[in-house]
Amino acid sequence: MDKLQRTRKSFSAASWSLPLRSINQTRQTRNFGAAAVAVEKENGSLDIINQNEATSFLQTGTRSLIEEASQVKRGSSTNNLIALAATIMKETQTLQNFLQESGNEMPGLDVDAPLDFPKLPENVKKSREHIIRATKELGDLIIGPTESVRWMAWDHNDSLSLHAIYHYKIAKSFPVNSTATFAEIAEKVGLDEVNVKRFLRHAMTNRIFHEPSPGVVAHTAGSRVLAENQAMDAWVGFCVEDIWPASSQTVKAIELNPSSSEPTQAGFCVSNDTVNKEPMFATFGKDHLRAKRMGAAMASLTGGEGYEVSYMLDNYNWAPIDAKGGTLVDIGGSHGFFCVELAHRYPNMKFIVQELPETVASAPKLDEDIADRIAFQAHDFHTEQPVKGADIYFFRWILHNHSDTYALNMLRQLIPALKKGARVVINDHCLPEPGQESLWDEKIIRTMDLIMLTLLNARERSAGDFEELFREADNGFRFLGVKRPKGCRMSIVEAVWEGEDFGGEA
Ligand SMILES: C[S@@+](CC[C@H](N)C(=O)[O-])C[C@H]1O[C@@H](n2cnc3c(N)ncnc32)[C@H](O)[C@@H]1O
Repeated sequence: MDKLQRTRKSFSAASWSLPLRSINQTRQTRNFGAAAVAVEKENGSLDIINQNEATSFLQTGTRSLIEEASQVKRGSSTNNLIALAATIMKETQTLQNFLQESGNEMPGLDVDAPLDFPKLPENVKKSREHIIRATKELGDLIIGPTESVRWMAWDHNDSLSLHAIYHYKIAKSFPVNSTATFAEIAEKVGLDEVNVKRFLRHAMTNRIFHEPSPGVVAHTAGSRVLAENQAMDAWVGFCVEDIWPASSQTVKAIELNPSSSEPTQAGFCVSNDTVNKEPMFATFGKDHLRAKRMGAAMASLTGGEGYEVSYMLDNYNWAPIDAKGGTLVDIGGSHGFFCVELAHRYPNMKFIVQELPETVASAPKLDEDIADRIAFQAHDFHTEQPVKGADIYFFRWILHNHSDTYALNMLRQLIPALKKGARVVINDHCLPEPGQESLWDEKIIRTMDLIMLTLLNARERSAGDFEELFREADNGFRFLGVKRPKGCRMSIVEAVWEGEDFGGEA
């Protein structure tokens, strides 16, 4: 029996054999380590007596068990409730110490609470991740598999109450620091009182609004986000009015056209009655408000922590390209914001931003000191690459919008322009191997993959998928691998062209 097993055995014995019924009794048993500080209350829940005792407990015999619990990333849980509770205690202490010492406000749910978590140093960030993982795992264990599945299948009702709040603009119907009755809200937003009450009382179970006295509604931090944050308002609107109906039709879309790689056959098309007629972008192109809302929603997502352009700028070796005055082609590069940043850092590099004609036409004027090194060019990335002999062909947030059929074509369309040694660099999500991330992080990226399926019949890809994509595109590509900068949600995927030298001058 190794040390960890021994620790676990004594820990378990102490935990389960003691009839812990009161704090006094528990205190008398403090030599038993974990059990001594874990109090089983009359209602059966477990609690920690106080922080001093907990701290001394944390400094004694069960450290290895706690450390093991901290390292558990996913379903292969310790199944040890006390170890999870101890992890939560230990990591929460670290987090709270940091918040206190750095003068940050404590997190809260009331209307005046901070709406975002402050930026954390790496070790405290880890503590926060452990708390998120351990509280979820402990909750899942306590609820149990059957009840977890039962209520998970009802999760779309969270979207329903959120949809009503979004649609009737309820969060904006009364000032954040005042209150309103259900009747007043009903009158203001034009929805009957019975429905206002049921939607809001459901949302309150998710801490969006609360009812300080019967019939009176007040804001919480959650409802304040909906009332004040325009970007989150757009995000919620896009999710509940565009994605949610499309998600509910995705299996139907697959039934209609199994294994389709066509963006005109996605769940979004079923929910918009556009199957085999047009892809999502064309539908949005006809509806300015929906297009604007999606743009704002995407900006709110990709403007968030872990998506900063600086990760790409800081984690690729641009210096050799700059040294020789090399050229980068930013394919689908929007208004060229990435090239602008790069141009400011590297004085010799040249850039061509390729985009749809309307995007090129609306590109903003560039600063004088970089303007002569950045050119815009109308080009459809589904057709042959016109810029020959560039050093880097760059795709940021492009390939994940396309199924393999279209992504393969986009890579092959580069070939007639490629010189030997040219690099193809992709900046996109990269699906991790199962279990390599916390469940929280893995869920976000796997959800993104489902969204790409739902909206466009497209996909996120793993490192293996990217490698396969290049191999299938042409054996002149040599896959160089995937790098994910620390703290970044996106990865840098790279291949080099070693086939025939087609490149002329860039
Ligand atoms: C998700 S955005 C990515 C923009 C930019 N690369 C970034 O990092 O934010 C996709 C871009 O591809 C452009 N686009 C869509 N279809 C295109 C096409 N067929 N050819 C060229 N660009 C296209 C869009 O206008 C849009 O700017």
